[in-house]
Amino acid sequence: MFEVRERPQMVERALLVHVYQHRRDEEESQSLLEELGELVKTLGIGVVDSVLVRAPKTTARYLMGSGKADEIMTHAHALDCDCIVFDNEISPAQQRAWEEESKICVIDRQEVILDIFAQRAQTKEATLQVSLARMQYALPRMARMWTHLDRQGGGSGGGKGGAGAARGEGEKQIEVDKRLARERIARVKAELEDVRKIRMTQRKERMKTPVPVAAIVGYTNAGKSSLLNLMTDSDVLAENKLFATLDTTTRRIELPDGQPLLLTDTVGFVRNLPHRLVEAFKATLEEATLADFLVHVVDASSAEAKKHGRTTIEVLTELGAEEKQIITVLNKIDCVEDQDRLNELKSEFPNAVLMSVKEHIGVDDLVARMNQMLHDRVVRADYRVPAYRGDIIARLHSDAKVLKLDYDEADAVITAVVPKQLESFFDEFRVR
Ligand SMILES: Nc1nc2c(ncn2[C@@H]2O[C@H](COP(=O)(O)OP(=O)(O)OP(=O)(O)O)[C@@H](O)[C@H]2O)c(=O)[nH]1
Ligand SMILES: [Mg+2]
Repeated sequence: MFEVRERPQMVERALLVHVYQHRRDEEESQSLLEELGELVKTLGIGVVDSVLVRAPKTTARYLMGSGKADEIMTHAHALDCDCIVFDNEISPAQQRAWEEESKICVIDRQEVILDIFAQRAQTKEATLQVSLARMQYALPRMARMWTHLDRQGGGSGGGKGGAGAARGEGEKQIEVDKRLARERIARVKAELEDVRKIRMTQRKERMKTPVPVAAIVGYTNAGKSSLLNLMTDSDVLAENKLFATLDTTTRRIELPDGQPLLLTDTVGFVRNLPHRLVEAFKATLEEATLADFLVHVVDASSAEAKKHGRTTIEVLTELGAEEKQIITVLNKIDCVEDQDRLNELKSEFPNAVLMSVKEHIGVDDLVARMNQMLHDRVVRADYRVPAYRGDIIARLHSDAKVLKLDYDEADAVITAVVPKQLESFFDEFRVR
């Protein structure tokens, strides 16, 4: 019973609505509405029309005056829409009011994003995080789900509501279901805690090897996974879809001077990301807060590049990663024709590296900047290690970059680039 309705399969034709209060917000509202269209399409739902509504009071029963609401409902029916999607956050009561009056499914941006995340989640942790966020979203809306079922004759109420169930029984049932839901939320939380513990252990293991870490962050679809693929010659899924990545992937690269670096791909950000999702994904996003520095990828070809960049910085601030050193990458410059806009972006993000991951432009610049970031982190040194200390030689191979290795009688004579944190570890074997 306690499942969010299987909406993506159920609805096909959406009418999008964005409500704004002040005229000065009109432009931003338009672009948010367009982005909502992309999000809805990502779910496989067709967008039939989009409507911008200016309303002075968004706390009203319908989020707008009832006359305007009526108009929108008529419009939705005329276009044969089977769902209305609000870009605004709507309260459970508003959602219910709209559904009762329009008799079609009504959802909001948060629910759309939750659904996308639910479709994409792959690892156990991501699946648990999404299901927790969805349950928390659905809990205050359960009464609405019951009335929904009542209207359909109580058909799929898990046998509890039963066909023709009296309203009163339905209400009692809501209480039972809410209790069950709370219990399930607690169970998922506990399970999540276990998975996180395992991840923390893995992370600690990784921290023992003090190879520096750079996290690739940025707005969804900016080209983060593509960048990771290019830099590490791998094939993490990169798609022209919003939220293609939900799990972090870490790969090791080697900078030209031999310095190893771990690159981590992260989940993309979006404007008005449901707060619960930020909460739920904090553990995953923590990768960004633990990194030595960040690579912030911005899709320079997007008309909204500036806002996207700012959103990313806001989310990073919320995560407590605002102090990190950042290399900004203005990506997709192969698609930027307007020089003025590019200049504007350059002044918004001074020192940004201009790149096209697709055309392999700017890779050397980025590598040089990474090198610069890590400049103070490595030393080049010569060692003489007795051959029986195979452990030391192995450690140099795994955690440092061995540039030269010769044998002199029973000793290995090694030149290596070693991370500063490990310098003292090898001190007793150092000759120069
Ligand atoms: N034209 C052009 N397209 C690019 C470039 N870099 C990436 N893309 C395309 O942009 C789309 C998104 O790339 P991804 O690497 O999946 O983006 P992402 O930032 O990982 O996205 P999420 O995982 O959804 O947050 C893909 O279709 C890429 O092929 C580029 O330099 N130029
Ligand atoms: Mg990605």
